[in-house]
Formats: sequence, structure tokens, C-alpha cells
Amino acid sequence: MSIEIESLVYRFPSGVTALDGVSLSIRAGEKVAVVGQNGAGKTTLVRHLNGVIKPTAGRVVVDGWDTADHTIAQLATKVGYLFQNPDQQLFARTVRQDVEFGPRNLGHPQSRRAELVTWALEATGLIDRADTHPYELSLSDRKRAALAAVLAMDTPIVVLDEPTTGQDHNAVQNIAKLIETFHGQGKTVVAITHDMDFCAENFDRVISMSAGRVLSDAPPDQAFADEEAVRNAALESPQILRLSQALALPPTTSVTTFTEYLTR
Ligand SMILES: Nc1ncnc2c1ncn2[C@@H]1O[C@H](COP(=O)(O)OP(=O)(O)OP(=O)(O)O)[C@@H](O)[C@H]1O
Repeated sequence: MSIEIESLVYRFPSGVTALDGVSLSIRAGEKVAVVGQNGAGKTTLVRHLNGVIKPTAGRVVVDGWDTADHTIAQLATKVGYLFQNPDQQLFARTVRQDVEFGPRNLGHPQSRRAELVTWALEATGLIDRADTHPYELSLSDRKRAALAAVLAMDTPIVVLDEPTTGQDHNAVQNIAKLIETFHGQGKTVVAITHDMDFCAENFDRVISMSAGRVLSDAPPDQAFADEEAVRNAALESPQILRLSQALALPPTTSVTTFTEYLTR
């Protein structure tokens, strides 16, 4: 499912202009990372995708639906959204109930619901905590419970706001695997991340933002090769790129390509 964002402007009631003319086209099945310093407008941008925020000016069109003309409930059939803060997302008395909420609301039949809930809990490593109250979980486990709730919705578009924050190495690897699974299923993935290694290794396209605008939009190799854009967005280059540069190898953000260069 594709996403079209046309000249998007968003101004908060306080008068802050968080988005100042963003135009983007995201094709079905793309894996897109949105990066940039704090306050660049990343969250405000992706919140338009599930209709939580409506444009002040311009248009956001998700699979042919102008979000201004559709409710959050309608858009939830197409877009699953992981909040940056899991406590804004979890509200039920058990993890299982939280994970079941989405597929129930989307009207999936009981058998399909059970299948989705079990899959999501297993995929996030929370199957043994299914009957726990979310607030008895650590923050990182609550983040994974919120992710499980998004997975169980089985939407064609998945939006993740900082999915790896507070997660240990294994959990980050697990999220990377999930993104690959989504990709294999033809889903579109849009993720905000501050982790440039995670960004370089798991996404096809990097959209870098600053002050409510898109600074650059390119595959990771190109995005990080643009030193001015990296500096303007206050980003740090991925370690693998810095290592390839330090070893005077052709610059790359891909571990696989880096290894090929080393063994040549
Ligand atoms: N509820 C709000 N009311 C007023 N201004 C807001 C509100 N939320 C965000 N802003 C402002 O809008 C701008 C963009 O914020 P946004 O949260 O979209 O940035 P971000 O790139 O996601 O930052 P971060 O990486 O810190 O999450 C910032 O100037 C921010 O202070």
C-alpha cells in the first residue's frame, strides 16, 4: 500500500510549525527510516499516517484514502502504529488483552485473532508474560508489548516510532528480524530511529528531517555519504561507514558489502 504526502504543513495550536512543506511518496513494500534531531518533526509526520493528526495544509493519502476524510478507526485497518511511549498505547489489564484489542476491533474472527495474538506474543518474546499486567513489566518489555499489539493487527502499513529505544542487543536483532518478515509479507514499514547502525542495516531508504522539512531522501549509502546533510540533520554516521572510511575501503553502510570488500 502506498503513501502520498503532498506539501504537508502542520501547525500546533500553540503556533509551532512542526512540518513546513513535506512532500514524499512511499511505495508499497518499502522499508523507510525517518531520522533527524529532536524536534525535527518526525513524530508529527508519522502521526499523520494513522490520522491522529490532520494536516493544517497539504494532503496525506494512504492507499488512496485522504486521511482528512477518514477516521482513525478506518485508517487503523491499513496502518498499525507503535507509539514512542508504550504507556500511551497500553491500557488493558493483561498483555494478552492489550494485544487482542486491535484484531478484535478490526473484526477478525476468533480463530484468526487467536492465531495473530499467539504469533505476536511469540515474535516479541512475551508469550510467557501474556497474563501479566503491563505495568508489572519493565519499560523495555512494555515497549515490546506495544509492538506485539501492533503486530497482531496485521496491517499492510506498519509505523514504528523509535522501536529500539531501551532494547538490548537481542531485542534489537529481533526487531530487525520482524522488519524483514514484514518486508517478506509485502508490508510497508516506516520507522523513526535515532540508531544510525540500525537504520543503515535495516532500511532501503533514509529520510532525513530538520526543522519540519526533508533534508535528504536516499538509500543509506547515499544518505550518509552526503556529509552536509548528515551535519545539518545533526546525525552521526553509522559505525560501519566510519570503519570503511578509516580503512580506506569504498564507503559503505552495509555489513555484507563491507565484509566483501575486506575479503577481496
Ligand atoms: N503537542 C505539542 N504542542 C506544541 N508543539 C509541539 C507538540 N508536540 C511537538 N511539538 C513541537 O513540534 C516540533 C516537532 O516535534 P516532533 O515531536 O514531531 O519532533 P521529533 O523529530 O519527533 O522529535 P523527537 O526525536 O524528540 O521525538 C518541535 O518543535 C516540538 O517542540
